[in-house]
Amino acid sequence: MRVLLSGGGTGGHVYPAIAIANRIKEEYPDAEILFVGTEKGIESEIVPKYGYELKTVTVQGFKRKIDLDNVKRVFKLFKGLEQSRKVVKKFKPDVVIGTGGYVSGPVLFNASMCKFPTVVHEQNSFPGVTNKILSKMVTEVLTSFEDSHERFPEGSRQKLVLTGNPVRKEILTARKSTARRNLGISEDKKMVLCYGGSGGARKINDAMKLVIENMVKDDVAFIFATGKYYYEEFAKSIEHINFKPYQRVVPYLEDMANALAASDLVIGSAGAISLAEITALGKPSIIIPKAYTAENHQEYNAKSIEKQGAGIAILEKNLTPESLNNAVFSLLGNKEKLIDMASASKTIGKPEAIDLIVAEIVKIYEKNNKEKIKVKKEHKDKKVSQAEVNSEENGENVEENQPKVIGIKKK
Ligand SMILES: CC(=O)N[C@H]1[C@@H](OP(=O)(O)OP(=O)(O)OC[C@H]2O[C@@H](n3ccc(=O)[nH]c3=O)[C@H](O)[C@@H]2O)O[C@H](CO)[C@@H](O)[C@@H]1O
Repeated sequence: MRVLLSGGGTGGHVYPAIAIANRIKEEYPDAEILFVGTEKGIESEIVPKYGYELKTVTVQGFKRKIDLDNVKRVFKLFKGLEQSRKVVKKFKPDVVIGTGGYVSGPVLFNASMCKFPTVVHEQNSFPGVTNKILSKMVTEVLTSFEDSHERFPEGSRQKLVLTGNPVRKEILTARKSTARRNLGISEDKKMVLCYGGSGGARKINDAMKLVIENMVKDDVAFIFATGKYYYEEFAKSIEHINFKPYQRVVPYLEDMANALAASDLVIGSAGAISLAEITALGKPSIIIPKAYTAENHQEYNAKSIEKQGAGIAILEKNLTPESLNNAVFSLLGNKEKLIDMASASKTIGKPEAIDLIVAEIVKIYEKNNKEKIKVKKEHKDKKVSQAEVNSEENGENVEENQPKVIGIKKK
């Protein structure tokens, strides 16, 4: 199985592709996986860490006004189209999956022009521009929220399949007590995790200084990821504080699984993948949606969490160090409220989404590769029976020599 994945720009587009690739590898250990992204996007750091190969192409999004910079971006788009056409044609994928970001546009466009099966995954209630355009030409569109369906172009609606947002396996399987042990945080401590999406959020960082000072005073354990871009500035502003080993400020969290699992409360922005992870683990949250996101979708996400009782939403315009500090400490002091929010959060979570997504991809692969799968199976069966004959001729015990072959009748 040859799988080409393309998603980039931010963690919210890259981690879904990683979750899908890892799950496919579990099902099909021989699968060949290739990622396509851009050099500047976060994918160039994340994808190699997960052990996958990344081919880079040149694409950049457009600004909403007409200027010289946009003209340059048109040239880049043509270049990106040509580069991705070459990658697609050379790799000859069985299925191509796009998880959003500008880069998935040219890759999925070329793949569908070359008649390779194509799937896009949309993480948000408000589909991005690229996915709306692609929805008309791809084989299938996997969605995360039912209400997004009416926002896709009419001609693509019969291709929509509701699956939910994928969460990486290491997050789904992380356990609180093990995570705390790994992080050196004792069971009796309250633990707060805070991060503003994959890039961090200045507004959250500004409000967190006071919260951090008070968490240090109250001996609360915490991990705060500022975002790489903001780290140095933030680190300077808290130089005077003496932290305990279980109180950490980092630029970026490589190990989200342990941090999430260990936490009693999560403070974060309202990106769809962050929320899918927080709710898959049933964590209570304080959600601060980033303002000015397309169609204000983060505010919409945050309000939905609050409405369902899984968290508190604080809009950026109402966010002050004091308002965040009050929300954090009143929740930490209210065990029952935290328990109620945790169970509401758990009911929203869709840990099964990753299985539904991969099942759809496998269905498409099998439908388009019936002959290849049949030949491969026959070849495998033939190899096994030949091995059985050979072993018998050599007087070997067939049963002992066949431990890895599943579904073969033993003599
Ligand atoms: C400003 C903006 O438009 N943001 C969008 C972007 O958010 P963004 O890229 O911030 O994505 P999300 O918040 O949805 O997900 C962040 C991902 O990064 C991981 N992570 C984060 C911080 C860290 O230190 N370490 C780490 O591993 C999280 O575990 C998660 O897997 O994509 C999302 C999914 O399309 C959208 O819903 C968001 O609205």
